[in-house]
Amino acid sequence: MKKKDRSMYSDDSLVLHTDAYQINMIYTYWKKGLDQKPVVFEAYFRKMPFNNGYVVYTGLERLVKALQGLHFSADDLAYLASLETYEPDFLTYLKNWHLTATIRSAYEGEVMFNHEPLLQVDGPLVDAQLLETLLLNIINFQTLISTKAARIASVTTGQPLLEFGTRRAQELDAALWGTRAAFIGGFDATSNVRAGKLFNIPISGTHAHALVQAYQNDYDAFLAYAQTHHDVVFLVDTFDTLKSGVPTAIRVAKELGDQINFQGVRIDSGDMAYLSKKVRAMLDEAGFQDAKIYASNDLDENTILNLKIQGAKIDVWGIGTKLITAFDQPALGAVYKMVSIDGQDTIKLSNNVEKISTPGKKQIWRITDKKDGKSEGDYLTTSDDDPRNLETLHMFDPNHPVISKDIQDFKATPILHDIFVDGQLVYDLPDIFTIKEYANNSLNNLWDEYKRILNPETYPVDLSQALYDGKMKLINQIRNQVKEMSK
Ligand SMILES: Nc1ncnc2c1ncn2[C@@H]1O[C@H](COP(=O)(O)OP(=O)(O)OP(=O)(O)O)[C@@H](O)[C@H]1O
Ligand SMILES: O=P(O)(O)OC[C@H]1O[C@H](OP(=O)(O)OP(=O)(O)O)[C@H](O)[C@@H]1O
Ligand SMILES: O=C(O)c1cccnc1
Repeated sequence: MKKKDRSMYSDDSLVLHTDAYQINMIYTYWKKGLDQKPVVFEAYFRKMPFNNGYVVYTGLERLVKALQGLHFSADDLAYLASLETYEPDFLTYLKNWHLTATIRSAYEGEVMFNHEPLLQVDGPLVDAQLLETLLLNIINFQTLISTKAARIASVTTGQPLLEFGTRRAQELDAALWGTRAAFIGGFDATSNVRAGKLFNIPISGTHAHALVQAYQNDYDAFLAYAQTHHDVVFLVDTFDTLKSGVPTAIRVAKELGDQINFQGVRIDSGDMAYLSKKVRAMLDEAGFQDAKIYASNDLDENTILNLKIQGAKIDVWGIGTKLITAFDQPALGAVYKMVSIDGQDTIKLSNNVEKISTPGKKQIWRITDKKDGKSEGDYLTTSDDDPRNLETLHMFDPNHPVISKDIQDFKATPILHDIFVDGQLVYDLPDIFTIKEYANNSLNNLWDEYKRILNPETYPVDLSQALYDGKMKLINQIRNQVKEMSK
């Protein structure tokens, strides 16, 4: 590859935010006349992140914004030309390319499960191939963070959750979009001011140790902060939490009285169960029963749960590193597979049963009990099937078909919705509060057994008989073909 001056190219498009092999495959398709073949690809993941019982799906807004007007810019084409790999006519073809595919997706905030499509690209092979890397990059990360946030929110049960992760995030995009994902997943506010500006997420925060160090003592620092701010939370662990920080916070709160709104103190080190109990007693005794205790320092759902078991008196949780980096599971392994070509279902076989794809363009139906609205499971059908007309729905585990149940009085709600039709956006992006509420409702419809953070029950994701039979038929057909060929 020829080296060019990198200042020649501006970062003016996302279309090359892809793996080189996608462009190379598209080149082959174009040369061999396959590029317009109608295909369907679906994105799904196989293994639940964090051994959780569900994911909170996010990433759609960013994807929509990336796809609107996606095109090869003059600089994209100049760069590709500099590689001297592709003939000029191919670059002209790319220049004229624009999205014509239909894209269906679950809504942002939807609770989703493994082995079901989160998103479906239905259109020419060139479009489907070009989008794989970009869409997986977006939804894998954002869905992971919103799911981690939902796990954390499930143990704080309504106590305020503040997102503090920007400094530890994997760079700028992860901080910004991760914060948005965390907000949808259950956080209440963020310390990231840009996320506040761009997404309308409430911003919130306290102060750092630097303020105390700038004054070299708690008293001068707290006083200065209180004189310049109305709603104050003092960070009390710079020198000594119980001997200096908290007594000084109380002193300043008393001295300034109604001139400030003393909201509480933040503890950022040490034994937080022990310290928070002591701090609570000191604040109460001083007459500040309403003052809140904020805690931060490498917290996650496990430490929080443990602190609660120890009777820690913490009211507000500030969480950074372990949320924004999805510390215990740094990637969601969503994949993107072709399920149909030229109207024919297609499959990817594997010795690993988990890795065998389910062929055919699908719809997911969330089956809920008409009486209590709770989810009974997800039912995958071919895209032209509609279980809403059925009196009784026979649901069976595709890995163990003898495990089955017949359901009546059910409601079936389609989960995949048209976002782009023939390349045109047909979906109005909701505001972030609507998405957050959607996520909350979606989680509320799920039985608690699927939501516990340790060893949750496996939520049923079942195939319709037609989808199951089609899969089995294709597996046998291909195995026979391979047998014949190897004779
Ligand atoms: N009572 C507790 N039970 C369980 N974990 C706790 C408890 N108190 C604090 N932790 C957690 O233990 C980890 C380490 O805390 P540690 O006391 O070592 O922090 P620290 O070294 O005082 O803080 P720093 O390194 O930021 O100055 C943190 O993840 C913290 O959230
Ligand atoms: O612990 P996290 O969940 O990532 O939350 C964010 C952390 O960021 C700040 O620490 P800072 O960067 O000042 O370092 P520190 O560990 O010395 O407090 C804050 O005091 C928290 O401890
Ligand atoms: O506002 C805070 O207290 C804060 C913000 C970022 C990181 N740690 C703490």
